[in-house]
Amino acid sequence: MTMAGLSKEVHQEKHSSVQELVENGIELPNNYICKDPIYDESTDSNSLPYLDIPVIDMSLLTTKEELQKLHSALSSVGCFQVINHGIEVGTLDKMSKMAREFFHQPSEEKQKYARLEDDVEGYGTDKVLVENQTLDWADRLYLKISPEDTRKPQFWPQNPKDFRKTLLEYSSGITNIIKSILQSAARKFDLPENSFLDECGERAVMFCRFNYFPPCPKPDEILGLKTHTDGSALAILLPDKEVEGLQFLKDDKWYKVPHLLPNALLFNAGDQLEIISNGIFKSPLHRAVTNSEKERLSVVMFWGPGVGQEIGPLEGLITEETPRGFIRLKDYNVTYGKYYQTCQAAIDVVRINYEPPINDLHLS
Ligand SMILES: O=C(O)CCC(=O)C(=O)O
Ligand SMILES: [Fe+2]
Repeated sequence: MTMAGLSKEVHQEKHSSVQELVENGIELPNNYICKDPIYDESTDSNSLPYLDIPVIDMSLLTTKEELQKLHSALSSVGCFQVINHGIEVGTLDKMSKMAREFFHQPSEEKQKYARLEDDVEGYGTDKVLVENQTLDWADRLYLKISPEDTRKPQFWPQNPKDFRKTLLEYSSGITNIIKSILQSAARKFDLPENSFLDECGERAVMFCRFNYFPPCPKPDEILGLKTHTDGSALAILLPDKEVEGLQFLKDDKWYKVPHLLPNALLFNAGDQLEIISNGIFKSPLHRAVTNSEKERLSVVMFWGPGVGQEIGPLEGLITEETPRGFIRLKDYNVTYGKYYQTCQAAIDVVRINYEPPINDLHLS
């Protein structure tokens, strides 16, 4: 990989969505074939075991037992499902339904919200940042939700009709859950309740990503989303109720995510929570596989520190036994975005005593 390839978005293949590739029977460009070494070991992903995902009942978060469950979920597998979260079933269903409706619209309608070359928001496929980048088999709609004054309404679809209202309703429910989870996590450490929230600042950022994975002719070779950790502090997934596809790496083995409990949401820690927790909470590697017959949809909310907000391990979590593991930093998302496309772990770069390999990306 060359440095030159990183400076600008490089030449993009002349198709605007994976869905169009499928519908028009276009021969697959090679960049979709995944060369991710972790993937090759277990191509028959149907035969993988299911992950046992801890269940956190929000109505019990005042109890010691539930706090302990939350703590051990975050410090082992890095993910958990949340029930009794307070978001109405109707809102969850509307979110899934309108996501499907959006992607099923004619191309011209979706193109009204197309991502522009130097933006991350809007509708489109992977941004190509590196020569020979492996592309994900996914079309996306990516929108910033918070801070409110930084939203870009030009990317918010007019259709389906209730899109805006439903997304805002859902986002506000998600924000409440995040607050409660992070306050509970702080309490378990005997830290001031708002320690994690304050570290992320008053202008914490929340994005919503709608992922659409069309049926894929080569599910053994092509991933819906290549292996990655999330760069945010938390990611909250509203899964497809019908079609599985998400997998997590635990103790160096891949596991399939089973269908969640009814109306549960799946939380996972992202890199910035791992950093703030001084490495106690784990940001798990995960990927999405493709399916030859069925389309799949997921909606993910990413929540994390505000732009320009300096973060680092909480002082209360740095001890003699657990010395500081990460430097203080800001705008981790920028570093993360570049490393993501090359399947490299951005979090390693911000570890104390990190020594770059000779061919490292020269990030400014
Ligand atoms: O589609 C999924 O199940 C996972 C999505 C995901 O990991 C992401 O968007 O970062
Ligand atoms: Fe992810």
